[in-house]
Amino acid sequence: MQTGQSTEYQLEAKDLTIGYAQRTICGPLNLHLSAGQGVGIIGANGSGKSTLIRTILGHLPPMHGEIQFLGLPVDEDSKAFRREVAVQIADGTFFEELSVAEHLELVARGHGLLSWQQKVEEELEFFDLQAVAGLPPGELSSGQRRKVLLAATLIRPAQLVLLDEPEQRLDLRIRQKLYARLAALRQSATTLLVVTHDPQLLRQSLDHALLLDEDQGRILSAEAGAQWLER
Ligand SMILES: Nc1ncnc2c1ncn2[C@@H]1O[C@H](COP(=O)(O)OP(=O)(O)OP(=O)(O)O)[C@@H](O)[C@H]1O
Repeated sequence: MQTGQSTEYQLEAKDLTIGYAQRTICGPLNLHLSAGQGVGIIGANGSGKSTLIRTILGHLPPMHGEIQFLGLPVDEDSKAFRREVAVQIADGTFFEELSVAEHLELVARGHGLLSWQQKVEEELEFFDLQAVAGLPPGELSSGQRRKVLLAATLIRPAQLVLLDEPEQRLDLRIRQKLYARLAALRQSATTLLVVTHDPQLLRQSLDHALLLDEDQGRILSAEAGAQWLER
């Protein structure tokens, strides 16, 4: 794919300040992510974690500074960005008329997966969704819907995966499986950026944390980030 001048880092935020209209939320932030790195975004409620994700995705303009993906300014409308970046944010949206399996099929086929039937089966099994595969997501529990969103994010190939509190509403067994899977994804050079309040996710799947605190960003080791969450 086309890349810009500097491709040393996959994702870079330089001197970034985030916020809304006249209201600054946090900054300056600096983040340099290489392929296969895993960074947790942590901080108290309201510190700006979701705002940062929205800014990285191009849904909100930076108040100052810049963000580059593969050496080019982020552009959510670019086909390359959408092909290479898989995102699970908040509660997502579903098509009322499609079943769980059909949602996964749509994503898998949309991303050109040749063995999409097998991939759909694998995701249904991984997330314990086989029994509800034929139902529309509107008829599922909130935890089951969260699992469908995660399955739809992880079924597709991506260089960068962005997740916003993936642990929410998952039972402990699925959380453990998910954290092991995220760690394995990094082994295959997928980069992870994950908003989380769970110290175990930091310890098991990530190597650094970006702490948003007192309107500033600070990079910590995963263990120091986990201890901050447990404070
Ligand atoms: N659309 C908006 N317009 C103006 N301010 C907003 C908007 N959305 C969020 N904010 C403010 O931005 C700040 C950061 O919100 P954000 O949702 O990024 O926090 P967060 O760290 O993700 O919180 P949480 O841990 O509760 O999910 C909050 O003070 C919030 O009130």
